[in-house]
Amino acid sequence: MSALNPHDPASPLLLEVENLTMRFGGLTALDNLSLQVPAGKVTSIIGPNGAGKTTFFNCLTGFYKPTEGSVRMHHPQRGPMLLNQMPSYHVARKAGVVRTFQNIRLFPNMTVLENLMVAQHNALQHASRFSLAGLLGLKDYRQAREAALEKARTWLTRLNLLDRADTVTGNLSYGTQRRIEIARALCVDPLLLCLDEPAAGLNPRESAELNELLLYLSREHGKGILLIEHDMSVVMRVSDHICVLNFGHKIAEGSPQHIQQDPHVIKAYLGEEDKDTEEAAA
Ligand SMILES: Nc1ncnc2c1ncn2[C@@H]1O[C@H](COP(=O)(O)OP(=O)(O)OP(=O)(O)O)[C@@H](O)[C@H]1O
Repeated sequence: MSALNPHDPASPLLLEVENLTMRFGGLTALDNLSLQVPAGKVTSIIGPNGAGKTTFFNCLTGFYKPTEGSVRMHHPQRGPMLLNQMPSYHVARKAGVVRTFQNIRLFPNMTVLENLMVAQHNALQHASRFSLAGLLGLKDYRQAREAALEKARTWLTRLNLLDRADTVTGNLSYGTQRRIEIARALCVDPLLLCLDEPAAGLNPRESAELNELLLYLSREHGKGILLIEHDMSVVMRVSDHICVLNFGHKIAEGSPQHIQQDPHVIKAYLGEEDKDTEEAAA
């Protein structure tokens, strides 16, 4: 039931955004945005501060109800789903769209493994049938808990974090906590992973590790990745496709090579040369 991706038939279309608009009173934070996001690729959203990037994530993950337009997830098994009509917990659980935030939102006093188990709380609650099955140690619940632990350990291993499983999260470096956030999101089995500035505060070595991780998740696990990022070394290294926003408008989209040379993008980032200043300098 995969949707066809007109740009690349080999990677099915996951997300289709059509004419998405978000207004806050008189301010139009997102203006008529249309975008397609495929599986197995990294699609980056870039733009100066206040361009509407986080607003876009908030609209597609159910935190904001868009003023106009639609966000359609093409779930390979469940078919098309309109995310803009779903509550945020269904966006994650049913549609498989999971996000991380600009600021780290882990439980700092819990261990790394505990943080990953909390992410799977819903699955465990279902296994307990919302009863005391957990306390009573019933078989279904025990099996679900084993499966949740196994999943957490698997992602910790793949992200080179297994040796930190029992460490209190707040004691770990910023870069490691960023990776734990991604591991936690992966425990929810996302089809589409939305990462809001995952490279913020990372040192060059950690940024390079993040690049490899994003490429690994998209190439080896077929995850669709939507990335908001200001660090251009990350964006240019990992993106298959880049969408540039400025004051809520899409001003350009295309490959990293195309975007780097686009005059609208250069103008949005660097500003326009003041002709008078140029003439005075001549
Ligand atoms: N809940 C809100 N109420 C009113 N205005 C908002 C709200 N959320 C965002 N905005 C405004 O919408 C515009 C876009 O903000 P947004 O946070 O999406 O930008 P951004 O591209 O993510 O910026 P940054 O790179 O600084 O994180 C800004 O002018 C912001 O002040």
